[in-house]
Amino acid sequence: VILGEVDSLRETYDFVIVGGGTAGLVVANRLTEISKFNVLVLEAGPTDAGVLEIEVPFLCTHTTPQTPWDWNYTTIPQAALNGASLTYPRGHVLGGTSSVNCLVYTRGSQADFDRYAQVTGDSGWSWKSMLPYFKKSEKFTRPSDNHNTTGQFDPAVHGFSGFNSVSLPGASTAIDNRFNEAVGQLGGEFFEQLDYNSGTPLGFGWSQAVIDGPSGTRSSSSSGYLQKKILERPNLHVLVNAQVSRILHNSKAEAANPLFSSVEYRINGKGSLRTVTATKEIILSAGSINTPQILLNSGVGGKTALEKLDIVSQVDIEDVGQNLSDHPIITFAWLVNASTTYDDFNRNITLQNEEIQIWNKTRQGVFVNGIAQHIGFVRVPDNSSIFQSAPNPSSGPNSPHFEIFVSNFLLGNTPPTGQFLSISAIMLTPGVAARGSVTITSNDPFSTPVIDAGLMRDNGTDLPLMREAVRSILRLASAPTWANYIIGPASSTQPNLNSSDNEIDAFIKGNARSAYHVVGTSSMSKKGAKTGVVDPNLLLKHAAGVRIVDASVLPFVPAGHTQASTYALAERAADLIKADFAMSS
Ligand SMILES: Cc1cc2nc3c(=O)[nH]c(=O)nc-3n(C[C@H](O)[C@H](O)[C@H](O)COP(=O)(O)OP(=O)(O)OC[C@H]3O[C@@H](n4cnc5c(N)ncnc54)[C@H](O)[C@@H]3O)c2cc1C
Repeated sequence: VILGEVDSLRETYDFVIVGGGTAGLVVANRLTEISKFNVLVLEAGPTDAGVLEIEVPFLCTHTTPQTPWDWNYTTIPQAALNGASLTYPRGHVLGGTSSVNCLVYTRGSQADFDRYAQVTGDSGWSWKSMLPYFKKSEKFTRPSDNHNTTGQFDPAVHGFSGFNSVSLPGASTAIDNRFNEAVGQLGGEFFEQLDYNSGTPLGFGWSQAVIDGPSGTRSSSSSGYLQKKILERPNLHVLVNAQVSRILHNSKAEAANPLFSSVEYRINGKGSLRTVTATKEIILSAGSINTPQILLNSGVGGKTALEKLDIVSQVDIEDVGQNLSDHPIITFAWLVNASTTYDDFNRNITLQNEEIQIWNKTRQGVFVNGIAQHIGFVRVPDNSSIFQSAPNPSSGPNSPHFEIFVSNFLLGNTPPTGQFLSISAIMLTPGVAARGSVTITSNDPFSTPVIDAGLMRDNGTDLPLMREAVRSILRLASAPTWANYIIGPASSTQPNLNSSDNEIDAFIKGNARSAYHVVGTSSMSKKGAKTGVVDPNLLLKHAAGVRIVDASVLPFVPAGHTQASTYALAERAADLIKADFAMSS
């Protein structure tokens, strides 16, 4: 193992993995189970070791934006959101975005995966085939406060011996009982769901998060898949602060399927370019923004656009960097009549430090919790007028259109005073036209990519579905149980249940942002299909020696946050790679 040293690197490895993020470290771990494979991981960011903001679950909102652990991207103006340019964080640290994300663990629905199977013509991507990989990656742990979890999740759909820890909230809050009462009082779309990670997520239940309960810490791909005993494997080298610029091939320029076998990179953001050779395969796991960027830098992408930048076209694939799909999110907040919210921990540094001491000593208390105590999934009825003029973007009849989650504080910028309740909605089913892109504007491989998030771009269903989500939030907040708790809206512009469609739409356009669930920029498609970037085995089309293993291969964003799917797809990818090189796991 090497962290930050170059001298002991070999010139060739069996596998070179580009990006030590969520998916990359899963593959690194699984391939080095085979002692005769040697693997190098090149990670652009620093190590995550000892970074408190990364380790402490409650501090997850402090890991981005504008930190050393973030690529600090910004999107181009988003026309459907009043032209706003959005901050667009991505993990730039060992563990990648799993080291900086908000910890929520949701898998999406059965139909999401069955749709992946259908569009790739490969039943290996179906829910039935992927559930074992969700379980393989997961280590469901007891919550930090050791409370009795009977009836709060379904053990039958979870794994207990994987590398990615998951748990239920580890500290109770004053809103827990009220939330459960609200669901009971309201009916309609509000009903109890034992476990939304079962494949049929509709309903409301306890939040599951990638938190290791006993130690009260974030579980990232680094803390899990790269834990000490794995890092000690002699066949695994990990180089941090190593930014990859391009993949290179040695075939003749006119070769039909060029064989890529080396990776070009630089250390510490400066100095000369170095190369390292992969004798078996290069695995691109640089995430939905940087994987397409590296491909485009390397001449893999739409030929005409690349030639305009004086980049020699190596493989002409129009879809590289296209079809970006992401989830919009909106947050509503209310001033509440309570002293028990978490707002003070976000704004009072003394209190924060005290709580860190408690966390350090006991691995319990407020700081073992993430951003959500409860999560629910809602489907708009099939006979809704929304679907009379535009196709229903849902993947199937048991899939949700939106998610709602509840936070015991103001999710966003904390005002200097006041105690708050937040309810957020994520619109999970962007319409067909809501697609963005990652492009490059220079042949300097280290220049910043141009990101269009494509948020809310579909004129048919995006706004009406988001409006439904807003009305659901407002219905939830109107339950009788909140009557003596909620004082009033945190902002005077926040719509209420009497607001018109136009008023709600204006609020959405002014306030919806990205949930950062970016996929699709290296989509998988059927073998031989003209569209798409990789085949169902995740091999780069019209080339040899390159596989893509990260969230960018998902052709549609699942109806859930994206890390669970990324872990599961990387687990399956590792098995595909082992099988291709005639090894069983
Ligand atoms: C702020 C935020 C909050 C989120 N919250 C949640 C959540 O609560 N729940 C959830 O499920 N999902 C969440 N997500 C999304 C989820 O974390 C990601 O979809 C998932 O982690 C992506 O995994 P990946 O392997 O595709 O990429 P990443 O984990 O981003 O890995 C890519 C890695 O490659 C490295 N890299 C990139 N370019 C280069 C290069 N040129 N050379 C070398 N290395 C390179 C990066 O530094 C990074 O380590 C969130 C995302 C963000 C940004």
